[in-house]
Amino acid sequence: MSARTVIKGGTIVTADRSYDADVAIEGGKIVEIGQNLSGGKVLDAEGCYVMPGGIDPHVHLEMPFMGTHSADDFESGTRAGLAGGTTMVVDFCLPSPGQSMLEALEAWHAKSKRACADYSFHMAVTWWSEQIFDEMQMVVDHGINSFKHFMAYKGALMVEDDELFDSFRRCAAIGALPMVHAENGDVVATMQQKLLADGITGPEGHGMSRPPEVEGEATNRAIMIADMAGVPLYVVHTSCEQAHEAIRRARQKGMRVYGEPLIQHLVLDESEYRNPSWDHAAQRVMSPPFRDEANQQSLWAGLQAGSLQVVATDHCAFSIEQKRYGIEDFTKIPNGTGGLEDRMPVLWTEGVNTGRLTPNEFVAATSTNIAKILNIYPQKGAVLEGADADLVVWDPEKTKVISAETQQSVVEYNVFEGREVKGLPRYTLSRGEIAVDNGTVCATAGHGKFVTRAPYPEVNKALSKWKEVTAPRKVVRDPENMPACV
Ligand SMILES: NC(=O)NCCC(=O)O
Ligand SMILES: [Zn+2]
Ligand SMILES: [Zn+2]
Repeated sequence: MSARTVIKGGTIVTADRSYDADVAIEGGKIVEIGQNLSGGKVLDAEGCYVMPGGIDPHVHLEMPFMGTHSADDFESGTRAGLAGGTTMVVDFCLPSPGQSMLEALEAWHAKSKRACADYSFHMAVTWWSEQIFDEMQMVVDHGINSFKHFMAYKGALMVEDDELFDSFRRCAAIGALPMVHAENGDVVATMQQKLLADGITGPEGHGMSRPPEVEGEATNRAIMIADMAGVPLYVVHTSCEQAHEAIRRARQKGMRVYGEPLIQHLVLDESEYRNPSWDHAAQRVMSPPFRDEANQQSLWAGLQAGSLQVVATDHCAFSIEQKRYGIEDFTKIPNGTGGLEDRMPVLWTEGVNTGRLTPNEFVAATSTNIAKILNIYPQKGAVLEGADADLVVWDPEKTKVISAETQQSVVEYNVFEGREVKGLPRYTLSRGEIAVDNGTVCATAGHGKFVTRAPYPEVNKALSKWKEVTAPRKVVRDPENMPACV
């Protein structure tokens, strides 16, 4: 029989409510929630909140991209996540053009073997053919129920509208969730060339080439295409009011659209690209770029109002040397920033400690909503008997100053460098195993397991039913009411 652990004296905080109770864990699962539980190893949660571990639905570990690979692998990436209270990540499996999805999936399984925390994959649709159409069902049979589409990165990962529509309809048929990176890749490519021709070669050109309009337009287009395909839609890294407005409007009309702001876009702004240091600015190059304060306010309001549902990182870290590939041309700076270790502490500090979010809303945005959308609730994202014991014992009084010197990520800098956070894990548990103990990371490489995700979440079922009920139907007329044929 596996060892028992009891988390004692804390306040359980879920997406629904907060209450005082102990939590007992056996065999990696929560087995009991109640008062005065005893037996086994005791973890003191006095003064702490006991919450579902964070789920980051958007990371790129060892991602092949822009002529290199993102620097954090599944071991350092998941270790970083655990240090900040995140107990599960979802990475993107990216077939190269012409490559089979199943072959790419094998490669992703091979490189995720040393993960310290549980993980899953979204599959990317990077090219289109009958083979991909057929393989999508097989991918679902392998436990992946979401398919990502890049509307940007022209000439590399980008797919065209007809491919988007075909793929979205396929998602509808197989009970899967399409996701989009929504930026108009054609417009971005043209703007990049114009800026370079005008002599703007530094990282400031990155933001200028991807204004909110390119994101708003693509978000709106993807939403309309998804509606025509009769499928829900998940919009990754929603960074601006234009995109948020499209999501908000669609939801108000009853469409099933989800929006995912990143912690970076919530707290960092476009002034970073005007920093006199080329390295500083280049290290913050990601797509979409950081925006202005009005756009940040829109994202916070979306989380408060429920028009945006989850907070992710898009963790895709590159070393200083890798960022310098673009020293003469901003379009060659590898796009991406880190954030896995910082998402929960920064969101707590800037969200809960400022009164923008309640602790329960924090749990919803960092864990429970994600688990529900990805169809893994209540195995993940819950403090309930029978759920996986992916838990964080959160000390709201614990502080630190974020620094690259002490982080788990392998890169030499941190976009949140120098920021003081208040609210950190006292313990992080991954299926019952203590991965963080009073600030010390003691996670085990290889402990993480692949989490399968079944198709046909309730939202897909409801949408298919509605499409069926409202499908165009022939009017059957009595021949007596028909004029004679001429
Ligand atoms: N976001 C970013 O700049 N890099 C990672 C790839 C992507 O998500 O677009
Ligand atoms: Zn993206
Ligand atoms: Zn991404």
